[in-house]
Amino acid sequence: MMAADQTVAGVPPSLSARVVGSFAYLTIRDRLPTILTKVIDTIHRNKNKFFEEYGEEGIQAEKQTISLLSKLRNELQTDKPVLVLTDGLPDTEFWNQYLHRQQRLQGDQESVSWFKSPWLYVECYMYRRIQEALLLNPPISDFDVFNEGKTQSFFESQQAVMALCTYLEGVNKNMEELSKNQLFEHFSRLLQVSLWGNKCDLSISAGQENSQKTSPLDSLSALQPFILVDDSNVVWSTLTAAQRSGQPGGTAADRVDIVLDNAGFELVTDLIFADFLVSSGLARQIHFHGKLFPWFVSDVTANDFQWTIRQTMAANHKWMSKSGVQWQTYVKQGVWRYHDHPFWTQPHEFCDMAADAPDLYAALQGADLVLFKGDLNYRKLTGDRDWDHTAAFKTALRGFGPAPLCSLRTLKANVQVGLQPGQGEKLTSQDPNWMTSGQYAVIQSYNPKSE
Ligand SMILES: O=P(O)(O)OC[C@H]1O[C@](O)(CO)[C@@H](O)[C@@H]1O
Ligand SMILES: [Mn+2]
Repeated sequence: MMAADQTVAGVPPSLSARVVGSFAYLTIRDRLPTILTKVIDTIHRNKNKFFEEYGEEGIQAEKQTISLLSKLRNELQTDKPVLVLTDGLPDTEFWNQYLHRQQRLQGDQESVSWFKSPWLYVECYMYRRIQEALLLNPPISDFDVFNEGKTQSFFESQQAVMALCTYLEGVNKNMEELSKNQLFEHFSRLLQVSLWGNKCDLSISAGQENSQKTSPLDSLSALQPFILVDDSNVVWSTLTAAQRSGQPGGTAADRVDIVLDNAGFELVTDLIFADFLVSSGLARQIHFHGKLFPWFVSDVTANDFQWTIRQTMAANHKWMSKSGVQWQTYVKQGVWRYHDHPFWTQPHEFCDMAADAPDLYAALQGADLVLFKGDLNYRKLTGDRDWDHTAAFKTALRGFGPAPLCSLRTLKANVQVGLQPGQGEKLTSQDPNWMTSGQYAVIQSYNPKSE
């Protein structure tokens, strides 16, 4: 038997650790316990800080949190049933209902558990349980267990960030003189920089340092053959069509939404691309979507977003600090807006968004283009299912399409759709790990308006 929820008619099963030896199986067996061990270690290393801030209460909270997380690791490693949440947050009830939903899909024969249920669900649940362990221990509830890795990734990629900001300055300075073709060239380069920025997440490496040391602009042409689907032209047409319809003196929003993935270097590449979109007039407003709490090791929270802009402003490099000041101005003027919504830290496939988070779906409908960064967003777009590689992206989206959208993703999980016949087989024969190594990428779009 392949997966837990074979009852969903007409769609392939969810990826699951039930398939021994699969990437999902190896992630749950090896990577997630390693991440939990690092989280425990981080909390322990901060014991003195907790004592200084909260006295004896801080020490107790540290002990309690570690004990809850050790219990969680044990539940995972021994494939225990998934438990209900008890922290009484606004989303607690939702998570508990989702557990019942999984149980219904799986049938009454066996419990929803780490190795038997959909990988996407249990992996998201682990991060929510880490959050619960902290929330049940109030003095340290706000402690971001992944903060160190995220700030380290930012500092270690300083050279690359400086090179990108210098490039951006050059583009912005000459913006008026650029021909349409030249503008497209810069657009395409910065889109690819943001794409490859997704290589630098800390979840795939179980928290191991994974930053960008050299200028990514120098590597773009060498990386081009690794982009398996490249819809850059479609994205460009979507933007320029939206721009045309908004002129002259038009009222169209020309809004691009970016569903962010990782902090550190990747976030900077997203901010640079967003800066270019605004300064070139391709977009008038950018809405960023981040996470409500620390998620999948390196994902952006509101705090990471603000911190990154402040650090960029404070850099001892002319063009980098100029970029930071510009970004702060965009935020102050409302040209850039940061949003978080509980849906992004829930385990849904995005095809459920319209029903389960209608307010968010409606908000995304206001965008001319929605960019989804990273691997986890791709898994959620496609439902993290065992699709045939030649299945159309539209089919895998299963009705999700609030606005024209594009996934910018380096491949780190074994789901990939929209390939040419034979392309997947050829890749497998060349490199059996092509779907999980982060070496390959897609710029894959879907436009519900052109249906
Ligand atoms: O930051 P990203 O690109 O969403 O990647 C998150 C990673 O976490 C995983 O879910 C594995 O833990 C992979 O699918 C993916 O590599
Ligand atoms: Mn991530």
